[in-house]
Amino acid sequence: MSAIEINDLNVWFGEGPDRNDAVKHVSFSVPEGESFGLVGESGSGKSTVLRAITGLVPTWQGGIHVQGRPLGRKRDKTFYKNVQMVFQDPYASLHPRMTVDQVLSEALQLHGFKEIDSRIETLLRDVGLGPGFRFRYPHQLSGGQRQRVAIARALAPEPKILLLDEPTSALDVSVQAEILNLLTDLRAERHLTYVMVSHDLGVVGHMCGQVAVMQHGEIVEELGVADMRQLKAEHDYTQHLLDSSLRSIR
Ligand SMILES: Nc1ncnc2c1ncn2[C@@H]1O[C@H](COP(=O)(O)OP(=O)(O)OP(=O)(O)O)[C@@H](O)[C@H]1O
Repeated sequence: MSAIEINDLNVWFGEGPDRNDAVKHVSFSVPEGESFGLVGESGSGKSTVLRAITGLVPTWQGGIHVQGRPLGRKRDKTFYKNVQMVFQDPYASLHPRMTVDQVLSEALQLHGFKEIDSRIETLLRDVGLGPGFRFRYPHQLSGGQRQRVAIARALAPEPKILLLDEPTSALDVSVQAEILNLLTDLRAERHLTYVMVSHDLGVVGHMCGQVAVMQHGEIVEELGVADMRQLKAEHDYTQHLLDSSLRSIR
């Protein structure tokens, strides 16, 4: 069964002459436990696809199935238990006046978990942070540590699917690989399914088995990681992306 299936998704903003068709006829499916990448230049519609899945865009058409179930207009609590999102900027996504403990307690309580203390300790350990980080505020953490906390928060409800929106692009290059490796290990350990957005083919080449290339709101090509490594693309735009990230994906 596909964890996520998108059929002929269209998303637009505005009306009449102001209408912007941000996503056009997008279809893809992600089998359970796989990692799927969406790449393309800024404004190509990648984040809008993720936001449509999470119910954050008002006007869309098409089919979105999560674990075999069609999604309607509203997302319920079960959806947010199963599908969690990690954003680009961990500083903006963590409340500055909440400690790590409060952030994780809130996420666990929201989904009705008991034994909060031991779960927090486990979550911190799973993202490579010791118990010493538990009572720190975001400003007392490095960018990489903050993103680890954001990942721990996303893992708190024991989701099946993570939607990752440029999860490393706000981080120093030296820390990016650490976070990508952490995400790779977590996917294997927890049998998670990922949909990951990035403008960087090197990053998706590292993380994803299958990649869709977006341009002007459309998927222009889908290719497997083997083709990416052999720099085999049909579409000129994909070839251009491959050429420009040649060094990082080999
Ligand atoms: N809330 C919104 N209202 C109006 N237009 C929007 C809104 N969100 C996105 N858009 C437009 O939709 C298009 C796609 O944007 P989107 O953020 O999905 O691109 P992206 O590929 O993720 O780019 P980036 O990598 O810069 O985030 C752009 O033209 C953008 O201006």
